[in-house]
Amino acid sequence: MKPDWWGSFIDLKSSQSIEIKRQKLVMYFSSYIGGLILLLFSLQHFENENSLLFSILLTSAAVVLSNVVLSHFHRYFKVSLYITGAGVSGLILGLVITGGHENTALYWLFPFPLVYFILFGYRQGLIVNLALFAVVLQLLYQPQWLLAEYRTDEKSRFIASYLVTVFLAFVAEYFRFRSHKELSSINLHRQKQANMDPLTKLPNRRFLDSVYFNKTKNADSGRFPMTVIVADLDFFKKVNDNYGHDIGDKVLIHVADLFKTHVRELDVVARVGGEEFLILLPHTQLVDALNVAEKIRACIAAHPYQCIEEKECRIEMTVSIGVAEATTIEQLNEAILCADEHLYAAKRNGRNCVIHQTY
Ligand SMILES: Nc1nc2c(ncn2[C@@H]2O[C@H](COP(=O)(O)OP(=O)(O)OP(=O)(O)O)[C@@H](O)[C@H]2O)c(=O)[nH]1
Repeated sequence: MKPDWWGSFIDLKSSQSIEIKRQKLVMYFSSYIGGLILLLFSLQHFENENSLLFSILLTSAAVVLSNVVLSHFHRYFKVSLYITGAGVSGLILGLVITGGHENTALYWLFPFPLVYFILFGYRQGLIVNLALFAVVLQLLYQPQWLLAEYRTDEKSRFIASYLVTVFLAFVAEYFRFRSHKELSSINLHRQKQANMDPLTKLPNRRFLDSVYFNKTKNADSGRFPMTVIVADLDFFKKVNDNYGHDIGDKVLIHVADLFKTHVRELDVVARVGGEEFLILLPHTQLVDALNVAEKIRACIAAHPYQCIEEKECRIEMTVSIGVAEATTIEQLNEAILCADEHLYAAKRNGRNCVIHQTY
């Protein structure tokens, strides 16, 4: 099982969706409120007959507002995010060029570094902020491109304080991101502990009930036909009685490792009882699963546990196996019960065998 196997099941979706929710809320808030403010300002400049500032403000308001409204109707949230970013950048450049209302443009730019960091994260946010800052800097020192006039001391104060704002916003976003990541990994670790058998490191019954079956229910029918293999070690009590509980534990770990060697990445091997294991094989018909089950049975019989604690200790183990197929999610519980019955039939049948139907 690869380290990210757990992540794909006990997903970090909740933490990722919190992050996306946060980005969405910022986008909605800044777009609806910011768009309306822009619209009001544009109307004000329409009355003042400042047609250039009027068109810049009105275009930005139209881009930002139509983009946020449309974002409710499609699934490409990232696209909306980039359009918002582009709208905000256009507004910033427009303000710097025209000077805004009574040449106060530079004062209105300070909230934007933070908005970029929240929209795009600390890495992309830093790139966008610095790129935009470089363009603004160019504009400020190329008076032929400007319609407004800025005093030298005004420009230098703006540059210094804007850089401080970018830096502080970056630091805040970076540490927020780091702590979010740490909390997510603590969360994954805790969830893993709750869903994992501490001895064999296999998923436990809780994982099946509260994670895997729910996921299977919510997924499309793509995982079916799914075959269930229930395997139980034979006469395991004797191992404990003859060699002690600690060696018994090692035998369980050894057997769990053997199970794992016969399954694919998409299969699940879970420890569901003391010496009982449940293997789920998605996209697998009964006939193929019987092959797997037979290989597992033969492999366990052929690979005794070799004690390293005591010389000459070879613990031979066998396993009884029941197999059943589910073609739909509705049949999955029934298939598990059925495989369980077949397992007990295998025990009655003399053990060390695979049974897939009740006689
Ligand atoms: N070492 C160890 N033993 C365990 C663990 N969990 C359950 N067991 C033991 O597993 C044994 C299961 O015994 P039984 O249910 O009688 O089954 P069995 O001896 O394998 O016999 P059959 O299943 O009928 O073949 C008991 O002795 C339990 O104490 C564990 O985590 N570690």
